Amino acid sequence: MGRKFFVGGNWKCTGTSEEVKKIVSNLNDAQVPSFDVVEVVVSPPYVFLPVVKNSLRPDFHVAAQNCWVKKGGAFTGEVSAEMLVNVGIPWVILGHSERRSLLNESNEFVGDKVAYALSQGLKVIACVGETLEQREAGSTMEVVAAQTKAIAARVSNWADVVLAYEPVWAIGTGKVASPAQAQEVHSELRKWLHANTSPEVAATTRIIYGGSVNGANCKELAAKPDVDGFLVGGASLKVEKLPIDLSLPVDFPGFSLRLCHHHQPEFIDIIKAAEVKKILVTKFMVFDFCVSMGSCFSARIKAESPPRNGVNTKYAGNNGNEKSGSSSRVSSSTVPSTPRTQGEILQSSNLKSFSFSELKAATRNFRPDSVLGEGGFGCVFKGWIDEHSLTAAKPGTGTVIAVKKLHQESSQGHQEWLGSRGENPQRVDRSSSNGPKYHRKNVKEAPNGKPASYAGPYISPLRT
Ligand SMILES: O=C[C@H](O)COP(=O)(O)O
Repeated sequence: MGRKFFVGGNWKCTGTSEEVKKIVSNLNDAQVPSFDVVEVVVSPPYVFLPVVKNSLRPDFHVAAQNCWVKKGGAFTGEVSAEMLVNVGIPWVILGHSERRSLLNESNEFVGDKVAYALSQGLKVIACVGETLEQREAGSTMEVVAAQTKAIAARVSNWADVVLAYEPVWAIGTGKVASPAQAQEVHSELRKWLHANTSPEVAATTRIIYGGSVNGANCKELAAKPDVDGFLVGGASLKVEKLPIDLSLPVDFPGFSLRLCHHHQPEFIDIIKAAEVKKILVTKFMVFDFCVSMGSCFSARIKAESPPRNGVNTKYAGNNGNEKSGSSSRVSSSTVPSTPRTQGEILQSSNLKSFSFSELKAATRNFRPDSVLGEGGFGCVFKGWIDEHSLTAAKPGTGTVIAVKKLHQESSQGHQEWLGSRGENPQRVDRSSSNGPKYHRKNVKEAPNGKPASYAGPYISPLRT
């Protein structure tokens, strides 16, 4: 099953009951993607938890911002996991950097808390992240791996854990991590989970990003394959965006028309960033079909190789050993990314398989008048699919797609096609006894050579 997008709103230590009421009312009124597309959890301060829980729409849930490390008792000022469960709070945020730094919570203490909260039936948003000094020293992965290791050492079932990568330097500063920076750490964290927990945990655990996320930067971040959502601070508290003043320039005598268009709060835009993943459904696809004329086509997907800028991949494994890797900043030439197996991708991403007949329907039987362009490899046809059902749609409706159809006889064109995308020939699987199989990410966000006017996903059946 794919990873459902997750958006958390951490209200931290702010708010009055009036403000809380207003935020809840906005959330209740908002039109957002359904629960099967995005999971929304807001985290008010303790005192507001019951009121928010009881007044919030049922498809959104609440989280506490902390809980005690063990069973309740004589621990003045603390709130236990049992108490949260008792009053019906399903989630808790643990290990936030503000608690790590201001209250000296160690990795081990956070790990103990996560384990205890899970044992009591809470779901946990577990935060990890490096300081600016640590990033600049090149130890980002070492830091977040050690934090994650302290959790992994105490937790075997990750089903109720969401890992939140929150670089400390990005929290509340307006200095959001670039999408590439976020993707890089998320991808490395996933690899760490793969090596130190299990492939299944790595494929299914949601890794969300936090730190200066707002309505303007959320979509680009959400488009990264290993960014499964957000933990939002400041922007989750904004009640509404400033209205755009659309005052008409002309005032009629005695009558002034003034139109104000109120936008919904930024947090709603961030929740809606989940839609980006739905678009990616059409961008990352698996093909496995044959063309009736006898030419066999098959193509598969390989994981995106993110740029590596600043993450040191030498870090602690769960077995206590250092993982091998460069101690200096790494480049893609020194540490190749690990391609995911098709099975992992199928589990971890939003994927949709298209049959040849579906593509035929979407392009109206590869109609000659829908040709967008032609190269050595063959023609690119324009088509339409419904953005929700992903089935063929009426021309001019839904999402525009481009389907590249390889000429049967065009082996030269096929090589050109590979070359134009800078595909690494090393990644070609030549194990097939019938000749090479090309495993390719066959849907491109911005493929070279695509028609300039075309802005949709790119679909491209390849030949074995
Ligand atoms: O838990 C949320 C994070 O600390 C992010 O806060 P921020 O969105 O205000 O930067």
